[in-house]
Amino acid sequence: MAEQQIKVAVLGGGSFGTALASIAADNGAHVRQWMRDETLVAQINQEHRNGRYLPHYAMNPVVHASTDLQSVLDDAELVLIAIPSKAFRSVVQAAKPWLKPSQILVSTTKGIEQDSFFLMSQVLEQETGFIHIGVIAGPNLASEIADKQLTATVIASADALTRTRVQQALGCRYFRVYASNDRHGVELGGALKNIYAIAAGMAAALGMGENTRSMLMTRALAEMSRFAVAQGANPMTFLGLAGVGDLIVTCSSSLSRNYRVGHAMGEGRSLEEAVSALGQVAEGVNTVKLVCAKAQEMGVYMPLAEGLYRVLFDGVPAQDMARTLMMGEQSSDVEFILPREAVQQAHLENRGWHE
Ligand SMILES: NC(=O)C1=CN([C@@H]2O[C@H](COP(=O)(O)OP(=O)(O)OC[C@H]3O[C@@H](n4cnc5c(N)ncnc54)[C@H](O)[C@@H]3O)[C@@H](O)[C@H]2O)C=CC1
Ligand SMILES: O=C(CO)COP(=O)(O)O
Repeated sequence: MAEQQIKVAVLGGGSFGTALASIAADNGAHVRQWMRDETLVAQINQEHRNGRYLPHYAMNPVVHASTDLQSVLDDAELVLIAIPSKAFRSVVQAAKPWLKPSQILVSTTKGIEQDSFFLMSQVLEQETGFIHIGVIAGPNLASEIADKQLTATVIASADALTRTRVQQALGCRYFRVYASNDRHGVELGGALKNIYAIAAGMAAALGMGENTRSMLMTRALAEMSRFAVAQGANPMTFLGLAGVGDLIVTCSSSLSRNYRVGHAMGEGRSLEEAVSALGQVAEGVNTVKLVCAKAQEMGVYMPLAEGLYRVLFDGVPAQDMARTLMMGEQSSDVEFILPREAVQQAHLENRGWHE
């Protein structure tokens, strides 16, 4: 429980920002939530409900919504940023005049910036130069959090104050906050799993079974960790909530928007139709493009991501791609989920795995 009434600002009026604002308020914080839509602001302040993104859930009435960034940020100690990756930098730039080095800035966004390949915490670092920067990721379907289902997340930061303050502000009877100092790994886990959630939704719609989903998820974990380790992340992070945990939930639930995009395509819709029917962000569509290009550049083997890319953007039928992947050359090596050299190194060096 919060030791004192912490002042929390949430940037973003979507489902995750709304769920987090309510948790912080349930936990005793003073919460302001910024969004662009005046109608939604009025609805949240009068009816305590976000009718556009979480219509069936009551919000904590303490959450005060506003379209005025300055008033939301002015005295905030903790700023949670739940803005899709495409708009993240522009919102941070708009917020910059009212951000202070003493504030704790936390991204909750599971995506990658288009041109820079920056994760959102890197955007925060670049734009502000502050030190209290962190990310939240884990198996955190917004509507289940809004429903107060028992949930756990990870706050990742190299800065101990950031980890502690987020745990104090958000940790409560239905939301448990673990800590990690592998910010890059936790943030990559959140972004990468969206790719495989699209594939899992597609597989389900095509009538593929539980064996298939399990194979997909397990080999996805191998791919994700291979890529992340090549990027400097701790492989052990991928065995935690922000790795396999988030992969499980998004590859298994139709509450995941990425899963839903894949499912709609498996039912015969085009990518454009699937995305526009969703009306919310599905980060994986952009992430798969960026990750495939980066994997090629770095020489990282990612057959599932590349297969999904070809289905989404080159019009290869998903069934054909599944056949190609199944018939790929079989290695006689022992099956490894985490790159073995990285595991040995992590073990020897105990590279900061605190979850
Ligand atoms: N919804 C979920 O279950 C979870 C979402 N996330 C991540 O949180 C991030 C945000 O997701 P959601 O809240 O779910 O998205 P959403 O699609 O529900 O809402 C996005 C919000 O961002 C706003 N927005 C978009 N462009 C903007 C701009 N230029 N300026 C200001 N506001 C803008 C929209 O108006 C909307 O309020 C995503 O990266 C997602 O991966 C993470 C964990 C769980
Ligand atoms: O990240 C999420 C749950 O942890 C939400 O996933 P979607 O963005 O696919 O809905």
